[in-house]
Amino acid sequence: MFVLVNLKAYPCDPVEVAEAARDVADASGVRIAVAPQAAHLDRVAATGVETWAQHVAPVAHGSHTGHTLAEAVADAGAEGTLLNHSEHRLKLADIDGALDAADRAGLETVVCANNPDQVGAAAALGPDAVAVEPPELIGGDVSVSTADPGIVEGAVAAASAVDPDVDVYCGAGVSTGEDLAAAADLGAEGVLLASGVAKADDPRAALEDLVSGV
Ligand SMILES: O=C(CO)COP(=O)(O)O
Repeated sequence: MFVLVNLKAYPCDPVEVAEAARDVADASGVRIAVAPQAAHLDRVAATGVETWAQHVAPVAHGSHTGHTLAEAVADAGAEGTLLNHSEHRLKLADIDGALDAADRAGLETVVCANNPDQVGAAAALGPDAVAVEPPELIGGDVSVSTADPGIVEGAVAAASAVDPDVDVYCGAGVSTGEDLAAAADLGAEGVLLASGVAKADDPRAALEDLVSGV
């Protein structure tokens, strides 16, 4: 299982979370990555943890003030990027353009989607992975794998019908080892989570619990 910890714009210490994620990944053998604010990418990458961007723009080098350039996040140490997160939706053409930008910069890609229909459309654009995250469950206490197992199974079916090489992750409300195991049982190959780690009093303990069942 792949665990991608999205720090969003939460007021946590990104380096503290990154060091915990690095240590828990090393001790457990579970692949864990951290996606901080773009301005924190280099500090997070310097810890040695696998580092992801939260977004890259569908642009190349040039006159694009205020846009997040894929080559710049790669230079800062990012190995992958989220795209089309529920909190940063993109037009279809911009998802496609951002995937091209990420490919140019050598970044792995996860395109987020609300439901299985969107997962199928996202898979058709050729990302490395898609992630189904029902917006109404994001930031809540109940995991998507418990609250809506059918949406995870539907996402797995939708992606594999379009392109069996595209991995499927799920997210929203994931915070415990049980949630991770339930996601795996439903066919997900990874999870995205945020508040369960970024808002935890002890992010290290939260990550240890998360991987305890793997
Ligand atoms: O949006 C998410 C990850 O990208 C999920 O957020 P929560 O883990 O806070 O529900």
